[in-house]
Amino acid sequence: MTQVFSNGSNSSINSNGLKSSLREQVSSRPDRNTHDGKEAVINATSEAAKEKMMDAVKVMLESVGEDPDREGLLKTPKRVAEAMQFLTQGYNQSLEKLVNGAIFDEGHNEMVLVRDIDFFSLCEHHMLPFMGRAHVAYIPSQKVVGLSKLARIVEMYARRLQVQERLTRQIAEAIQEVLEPQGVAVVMEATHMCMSMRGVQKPGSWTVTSAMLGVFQDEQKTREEFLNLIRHQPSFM
Ligand SMILES: Nc1nc2c(ncn2[C@@H]2O[C@H](COP(=O)(O)OP(=O)(O)OP(=O)(O)O)[C@@H](O)[C@H]2O)c(=O)[nH]1
Ligand SMILES: [Zn+2]
Repeated sequence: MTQVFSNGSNSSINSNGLKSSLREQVSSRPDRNTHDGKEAVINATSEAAKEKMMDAVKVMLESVGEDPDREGLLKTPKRVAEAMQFLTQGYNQSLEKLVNGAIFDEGHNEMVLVRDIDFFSLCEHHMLPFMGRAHVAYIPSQKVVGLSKLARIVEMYARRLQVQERLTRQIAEAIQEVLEPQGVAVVMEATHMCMSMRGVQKPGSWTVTSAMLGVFQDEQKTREEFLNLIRHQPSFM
């Protein structure tokens, strides 16, 4: 198994620091199951939460020595708040709605792989982007899921504050939950802006994480087949 970082326990993404008054104002997310048995952050989708975020952006602008009232920055708090709401919209999606019943009894029992799914996420340590590609495979037990739904599952978990290891595992566990297949394999390759733009400043580095469930974990041959398939160059490219 290719794993640059070891996953260990799936750490919680709780402790969001939202004050209780704000908690009461914001809508609670429909998908409370984070697949690690812990309750996720309440997402701020309400107008009140947006206002609160705008105030915080104004404070940040002042703190970097800017004038939030200068013309070019007047709409910045609103833009940033809306961008953050977009980038964290995954908290407000549910697996059930996303799959939308697109599960088909095909009697197919061979590997299905969707490769090169682009994703953008935010690391929970610095709230800076990390982005790359996901490769998602499963071996059905008769049932298959609409192919786009695999990419939508990647998207739902990527649009949250994440660490790459947890993101990888959540995608695998979601597919397991939806399809109960013989196995699931997810590999994610990503570059982290917090390691490129700042901190250790290593722009060329990238991180590979994997999560293997069922037959992908138990059978080396199956795992190798998957790893070979994600490496080979398609003939149409
Ligand atoms: N395992 C893991 N670590 C991550 C991920 N994204 C960011 N990090 C790391 O989180 C760590 C946070 O380390 P700290 O020492 O608390 O924070 P810091 O002082 O900003 O660390 P530096 O980035 O080394 O400057 C850093 O090593 C980051 O590289 C991720 O997806 N997975
Ligand atoms: Zn980071």
